[in-house]
Parts: sequence; structure tokens; C-alpha cells
Amino acid sequence: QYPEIKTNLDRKVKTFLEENVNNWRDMNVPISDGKTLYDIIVENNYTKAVEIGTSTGHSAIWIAWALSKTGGKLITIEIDKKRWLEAKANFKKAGVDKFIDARLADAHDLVPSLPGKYDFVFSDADKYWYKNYFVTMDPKLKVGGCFTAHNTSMRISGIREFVEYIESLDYYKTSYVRNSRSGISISYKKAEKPETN
Ligand SMILES: C[S@@+](CC[C@H](N)C(=O)[O-])C[C@H]1O[C@@H](n2cnc3c(N)ncnc32)[C@H](O)[C@@H]1O
Repeated sequence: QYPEIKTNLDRKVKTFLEENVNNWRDMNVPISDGKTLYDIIVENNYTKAVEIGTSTGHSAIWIAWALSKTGGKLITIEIDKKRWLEAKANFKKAGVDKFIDARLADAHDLVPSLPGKYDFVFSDADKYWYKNYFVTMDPKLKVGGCFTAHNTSMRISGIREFVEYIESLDYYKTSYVRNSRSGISISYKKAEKPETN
């Protein structure tokens, strides 16, 4: 599941992830989903990433590991102070802290104020706000960029509206990760939003 180990940093991150494989208890993504995010970033050479919903930092470590390859940086947002502090400690231990700007904030307020542009987004916070996060990030996402969201297999209100919305957009190409239990949507931005009359 792990990427090929080529550098000291790779060794440090992998060791941290292996040592903590059974310690993720705060709604964190499984390893396979982390690796999916890693692959998308490295394959597309993305450098400006945003994560909504850090928790204790498992997915952010995978994203930051990928950004260590591309020369990029992640802004990740968490509302819960205890989780945010734990995530920051984990980033240091994993050796990826210099690739992460971890913000303690309500993403409802912070996401609209983020200055653009970005090329990768992972949405994994409050499900009922998913569509709003997408609508807010869309103008800040570069063409060729990618908006991913977790738990899209959950047929609950919020997720349902988000999924229906992204699938209705011709200027995005959306697919779903098959090997993910929770479901991850992957939406590539093909063009800017068309002007409406
Ligand atoms: C599913 S967990 C994220 C897991 C994380 N992505 C991982 O895989 O390690 C969702 C997190 O979003 C946070 N959250 C919920 N609503 C939020 C909001 N409005 N702003 C910022 N964070 C929020 C929760 O406190 C929780 O820690």
C-alpha cells in the first residue's frame, strides 16, 4: 500500500504510519484512502492543497507526503482544538509539519476567506455542508485541479445533494473510487464555470 521508499523523509513518514496503523480513532480515513489521495496529487503534480476536516491528521499526512514530492503545501482546517493539537503533534512526528499549515477554525467561515488558487481539495468535515464547501471552493480551484470528498457512499442528506450537484456539472468530470469502503468522489475541473445568461 505504501509508496516506494526513496528518501529519509519517506522512511520517517512510513515508519510513523506503520507504528500508528491501529491508533486512528477519530473518524480518520483508512490507509487505502490515504494512498488514493497521495496518488492523485503525485500523478497530477498538484502543489496547492486544501483539506476541510483535519481530525488528528491521518489523511493530511498522506496529502503532505505527496506534496513533499511535488514541492507543494497543504492548508488543513479543524474546528476541534484537542484534535487540532493532536494533529499538529502527529505532523511533527511524521516529519511532514513543514508541508502543512494547520488552522484551528470553523471551515464555514475560513473556506470563503481562503485566497485562491488551489489545485487539490479534500472535503471530509461536516457532511451537511458538503455542497456549500464545493460551491465556495469551485471558483478558487484551477482548471485541471481536483475536488475530492470522503464518505460519498453514505446516502444521507447533505452527501446526496452534493453528489447530485457535482454530477450535474458539465465542466467537471466526476468518478468514484471503487476500492474505498466509505467512498471518495474525484471531480476534475475541465473548464471554468460557464457564464449564465
Ligand atoms: C471525518 S473527520 C476528518 C478525518 C481526517 N480527514 C482524517 O482522515 O484523518 C471530520 C473532522 O471535521 C471536523 N469538523 C466538523 N465540522 C467542521 C467545521 N465546520 N470546520 C472545521 N472542521 C470541522 C470534525 O471536528 C472532525 O474532526
